[in-house]
Amino acid sequence: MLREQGPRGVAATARPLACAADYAAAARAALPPDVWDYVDGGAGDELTLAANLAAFRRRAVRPRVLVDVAHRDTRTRVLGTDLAAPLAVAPMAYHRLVHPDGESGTARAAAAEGLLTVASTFASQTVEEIAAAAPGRVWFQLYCFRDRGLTADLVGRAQAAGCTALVLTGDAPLMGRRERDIRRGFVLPGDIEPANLRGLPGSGLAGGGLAGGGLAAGGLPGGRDLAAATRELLDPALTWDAVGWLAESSPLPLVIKGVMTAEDAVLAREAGAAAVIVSNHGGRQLDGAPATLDALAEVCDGAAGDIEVYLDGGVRRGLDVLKAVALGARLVLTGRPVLWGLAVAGEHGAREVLRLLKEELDLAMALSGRPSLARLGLDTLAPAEGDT
Ligand SMILES: Cc1cc2nc3c(=O)[nH]c(=O)nc-3n(C[C@H](O)[C@H](O)[C@H](O)COP(=O)(O)O)c2cc1C
Ligand SMILES: CC(C)CC(=O)C(=O)O
Repeated sequence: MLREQGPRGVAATARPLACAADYAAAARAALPPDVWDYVDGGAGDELTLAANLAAFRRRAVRPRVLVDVAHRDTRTRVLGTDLAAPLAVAPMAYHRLVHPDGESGTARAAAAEGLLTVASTFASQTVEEIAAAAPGRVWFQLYCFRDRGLTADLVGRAQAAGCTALVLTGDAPLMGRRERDIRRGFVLPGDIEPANLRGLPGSGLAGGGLAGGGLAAGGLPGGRDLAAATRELLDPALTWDAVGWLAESSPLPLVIKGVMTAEDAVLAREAGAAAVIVSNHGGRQLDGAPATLDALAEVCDGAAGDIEVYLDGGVRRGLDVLKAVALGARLVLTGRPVLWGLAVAGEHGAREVLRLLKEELDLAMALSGRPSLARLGLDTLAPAEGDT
């Protein structure tokens, strides 16, 4: 069990860290304020960020009693990967911003808990390094670049490295307006770089690229904000055609991240996706998008049982995982809590956070009288306020 640390690892109190929120407090104390705000913040008024959390709190569980819960089974299988629980690490850029263990540490932590990690295109370590840290337990998140050659190259690298699925992010044609980052003047520190793009020709980064100095020069010496760099790289004209192109050009199962409506779930099905992630990017893109838990039912309708439906956004407790599974999610991803754990104690901290979430899920299944995932269904939850 980890204990709360003060800044720079000096023990401030001997308080054990009991839940993800405790890790958030400890991470906040340990991280530079601009890095904390980059991780913690959302777009605009942060309405969607708050909505994600509120939606989980609003839903109550209908407990069944006198059920034999002596044995609980949280195991599942998702796109060919056996998981100890229906839980994974959402793709997040630049883990080394919070700890030198970086994405490899996160991937090892998830694998040690029998889970999987989605590695970001904008990881601070290469997809090869991350996949090697957790063989068979890494998926690759793809941002589609204006340069399709570069995009295809990344897809080929992810596959060769052993990633077992591709996750195409669809909700970021431009980067959301993150006002905390604007106020702080947040730029990447010089020693953190998008390692997958290092030295790549055709990336549009050479000579005054992502942060003004080019990548081959060894990192990103600051000076350009992420939104400007993202605008240069990512293709805002991306359409469902690209999904068809990817589905045809790679044998890996394709997951579309950022699907929030039944209409788009239908299009994902038609384009050949294996699954969709109900996601609003943790409230970092369209402020005003609904909470993911509230969008889950309509996306499940659109998926019509033909493709799998996953969810991320606001998952802070094992109980949240239970609620999302009850409403139809086959896999639930968590983002910020893993970075909190990583910030507090590197790989070990990330593992502790994931272990806590799994333990909480197991306990919630026992106390709600639903010892298997198959028993989690619509009858598990009381109607949300406002439902008829
Ligand atoms: C610091 C940070 C970086 C992120 N980077 C990416 C990314 O590179 N690609 C992506 O598809 N989503 C990215 N996301 C969004 C997450 O994948 C996920 O949708 C979101 O964090 C889930 O919400 P949660 O943090 O409340 O669990 C990022 C989120 C955070 C907090
Ligand atoms: C570099 C960014 C595009 C990564 C991201 O998706 C995010 O910060 O939410």
